[in-house]
Amino acid sequence: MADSRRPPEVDRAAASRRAVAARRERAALKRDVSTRVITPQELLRRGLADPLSAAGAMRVTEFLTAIPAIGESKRDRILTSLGISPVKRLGGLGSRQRDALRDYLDARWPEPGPREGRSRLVVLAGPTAVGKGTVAAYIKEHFPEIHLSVSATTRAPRPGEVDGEHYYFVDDAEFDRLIAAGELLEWATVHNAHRYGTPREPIDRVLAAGGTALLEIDLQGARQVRAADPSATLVFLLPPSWDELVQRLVGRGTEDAEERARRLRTARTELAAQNEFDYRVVNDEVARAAAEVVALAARRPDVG
Ligand SMILES: Nc1ncnc2c1ncn2[C@@H]1O[C@H](COP(=O)(O)OP(=O)(O)OP(=O)(O)O)[C@@H](O)[C@H]1O
Ligand SMILES: Nc1nc2c(ncn2[C@@H]2O[C@H](COP(=O)(O)O)[C@@H](O)[C@H]2O)c(=O)[nH]1
Repeated sequence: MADSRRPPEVDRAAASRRAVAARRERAALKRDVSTRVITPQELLRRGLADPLSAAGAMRVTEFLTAIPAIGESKRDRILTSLGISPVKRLGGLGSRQRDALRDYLDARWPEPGPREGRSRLVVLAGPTAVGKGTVAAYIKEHFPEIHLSVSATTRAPRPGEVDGEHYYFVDDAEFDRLIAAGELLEWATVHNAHRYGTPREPIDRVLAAGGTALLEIDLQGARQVRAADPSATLVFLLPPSWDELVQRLVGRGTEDAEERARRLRTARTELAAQNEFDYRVVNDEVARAAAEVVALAARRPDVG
């Protein structure tokens, strides 16, 4: 009921602020789907779970056009074929309509499911600044039984980085030698800048002893590990939202504007590849995300 003591313009101003906030929230969600930080299925789940949330208030038309590769005419064809009115909101879909929409999404953008027969070779990848290094460092400190691989790189050390602990800092000639000698399990030029690679011998040693090895590497490296060992466990770390990813990159303060832009371009490509991974973990809170990665690493049968 309206507060009779409050002037109507105060109520109107509050309502307008709420409407602006709701529009912003829906815009952020659409950005998250278009940058693939969340899957369309995840947004649909959120909308169905709470019709009063920003996801629930989103029209099916907005929802569909947020998905990469769906333009307005394709959107209209999909809605007609699924028998869904364009004025419907996600939170207001009937059970037949939600099933039809879910089936449509699952057929075109299947979400990765857990795969059986994973080995103790665990890869942690994800877009720049999502927190791979932070989560990996947390695992190293709190779960010392997991061996964290130390990569070789041609990039210069950042302040505080220690050779042999954070990376093996090598020059181009030494990196060439490592490649030629077959001493790297995988290697890649990352962000079109420097080369990074995983020394093979320590990983072989840990796996041969029945241990678990964790590699914190980029998408190209993850693909090479998959090719070398199809049973490797591939985990993709996701940010809670695209905006939070940008915040973390800017907040870290280790790259200039040009390098940040370059890393965010790579990030879009990496996010688009997340379905190649066995598992996805959202790094909303470091300790929680680390515990989830460790649990996934432990959920392996005796292979590898
Ligand atoms: N769960 C979290 N919540 C808030 N901030 C976080 C979280 N995880 C990491 N960060 C912060 O985000 C920034 C980026 O983290 P980090 O350097 O670990 O990312 P990265 O994925 O290893 O990046 P890159 O691939 O560019 O090396 C850091 O400032 C870190 O402190
Ligand atoms: N393919 C590989 N990628 C690696 C390896 N070690 C680190 N990385 C990735 O490089 C970027 C940038 O790292 P930064 O320390 O310069 O910020 C990051 O995405 C790492 O995951 C590796 O051995 N192989």
